[in-house]
Amino acid sequence: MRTCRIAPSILSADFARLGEEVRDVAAAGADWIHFDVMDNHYVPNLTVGPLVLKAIRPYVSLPIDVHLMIEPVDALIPSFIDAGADIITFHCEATRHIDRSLQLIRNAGKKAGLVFNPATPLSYLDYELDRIDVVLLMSVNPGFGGQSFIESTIEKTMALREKLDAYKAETGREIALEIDGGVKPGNIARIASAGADTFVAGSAVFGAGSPEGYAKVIRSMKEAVAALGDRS
Ligand SMILES: O=C(CO)[C@@H](O)[C@H](O)COP(=O)(O)O
Ligand SMILES: [Co+2]
Repeated sequence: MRTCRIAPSILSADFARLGEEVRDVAAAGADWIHFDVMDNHYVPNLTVGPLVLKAIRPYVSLPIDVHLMIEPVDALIPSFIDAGADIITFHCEATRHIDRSLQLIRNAGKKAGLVFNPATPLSYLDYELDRIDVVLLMSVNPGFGGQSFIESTIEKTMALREKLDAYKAETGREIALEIDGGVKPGNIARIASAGADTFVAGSAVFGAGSPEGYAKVIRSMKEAVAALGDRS
């Protein structure tokens, strides 16, 4: 079976009821919770930090995937780990020492990931794959939910899939390939065909407006990917 993880982004949730919202998407079939952290410095928007992560942590047992859109990252990584993060990803441009930041996360026993903006080259991965659990490709410019999917991400996903498959053949280790931005029931099959296995969906899921709607959207996304059959 083709892997298909759906990670609803909290950015489009009702922040006044965030605990219930993450509980509802978990019950609706989500696989990870995607927790977007913005600092009005690395990106032109401001969201939430470790205190809010700690507050929602008891509401779900699913992995919480913390997407740091902050700069720098090292000083805050321990706070997100203490607050209950399972996966922490950060942008290539947001730290002076990528290897050190990855090690900070992995040495705490958590999964670490690097995030690539649409224009950021994949060559940042060249010497770091052994310390990476997730590669997150942005398919929009980071900072806001509800933007349109940038088409060049398809070609980039295919190139990354080749790299990760070659790495797996060599080491046996699987690295998740996550896509973030503009993912909808109508384009998820094309993104999965290019090689992605994990899909962030904020406005598509929470825009459905009710727990029944969340389940319907998540189901339709999973069905669209399952209909592709196994990866050849
Ligand atoms: O990190 C980000 C935006 O910077 C994302 O996680 C978005 O929040 C995804 O939202 P949609 O494009 O699915 O609405
Ligand atoms: Co995100």
